[in-house]
Amino acid sequence: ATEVQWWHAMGGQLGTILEDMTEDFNQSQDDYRVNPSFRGNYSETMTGAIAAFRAGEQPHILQVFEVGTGTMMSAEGAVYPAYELMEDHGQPFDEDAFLPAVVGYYTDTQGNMLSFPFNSSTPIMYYNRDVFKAAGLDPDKPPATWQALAKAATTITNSGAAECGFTTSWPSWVMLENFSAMHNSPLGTRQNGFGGLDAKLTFNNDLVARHWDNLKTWQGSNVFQWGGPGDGPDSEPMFYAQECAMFFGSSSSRADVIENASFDVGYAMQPYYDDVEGAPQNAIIGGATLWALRGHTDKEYAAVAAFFDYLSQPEVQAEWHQKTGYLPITQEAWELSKEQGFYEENPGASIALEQMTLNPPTENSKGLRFGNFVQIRAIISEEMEAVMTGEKTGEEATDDAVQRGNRLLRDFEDANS
Ligand SMILES: O=P(O)(O)OC[C@H](O)CO
Repeated sequence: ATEVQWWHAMGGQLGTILEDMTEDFNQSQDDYRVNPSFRGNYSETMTGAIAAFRAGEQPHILQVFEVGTGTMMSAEGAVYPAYELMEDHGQPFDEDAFLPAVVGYYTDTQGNMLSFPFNSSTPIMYYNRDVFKAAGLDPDKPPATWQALAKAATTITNSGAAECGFTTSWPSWVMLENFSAMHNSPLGTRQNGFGGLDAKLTFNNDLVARHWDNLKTWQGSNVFQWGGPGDGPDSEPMFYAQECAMFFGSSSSRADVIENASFDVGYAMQPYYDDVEGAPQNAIIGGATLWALRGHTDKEYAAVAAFFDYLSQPEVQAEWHQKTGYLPITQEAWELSKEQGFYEENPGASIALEQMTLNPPTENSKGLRFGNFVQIRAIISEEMEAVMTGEKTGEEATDDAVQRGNRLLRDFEDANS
């Protein structure tokens, strides 16, 4: 059989599910074999692939997180566009088969999809229903606004039901990128970067500064606990250990949460400030897509195309969605999950979808497309951390993040125009 390599970033339960799914493909036919290889977190996997490309040792398939999209789209010589790959190898690839939020995020200015959608997520709120009960709160009524959340968290810490109210993974993704979309507030000009490489970051506004200042104040009274920069590595463990009653994480944390939580878990949407007009708008996606990399044989690309087609089959995609908490990225996988009674049997499993489809997306809530955003996101979480340590105010940190980020955007624009 023709063998191809797939570098991915799925650890823990997600990694096991991914490997099982790949093995199912390998067993389903005799012509091709896909070898998945875990390469660390999303940033590590991407950095490793860039180094491998330079050495001529790149894999056939690379999983890249959503914030790497702008960078990958500009790496023209390195990428075999997904729509071309599928067409060249006689595999169907109908963009309309995918959810509009996914298509909108990943198409280029000509409306073509350069990578293959696979695992799209959105951040949701996980909460400990047992702790809510112990604190005298109604576990069926999770807080919907930031004001109500701070109040509930205070009730929880005052009652001693838990030491901390809430924590977050991916601070930039949750407390800036999705936060802004939910409030219909821009991250930058040119439709958050979708309109061109000359976009500028503009998220240093009162709303974001106020929220970061609030996080700092809440941290002072244990309503909030900083879970670390980047992907917020300390947050999920604090939730499992029942230190923090609420946790903001990817919908795809569901697999690990179900595996690790020894308490009754509740699921809710991201909160919003109810004095902001237009909120709640809608959430934006995260997760990753699959990129075919150049430098391999036609026979091997036929294997990649066949595998991509397999991954988007309704049964395969529905199973991936149901087991992991990633969104069902095709309309058919969503329909099938409904028919199978999945949402009725698993309360909370539809929260991510409801949040994505709350309202038709605006220019501010379609997503983001900035070059160098992997590095910019690191700067954002560093600046947010400076608020948490008391080094900077929300206003100073957002100003600095925008200024430093814009420098990287200009570097990217210069290198790619
Ligand atoms: O953990 P994931 O795969 O849902 O991804 C979360 C973020 O979107 C990564 O950028």
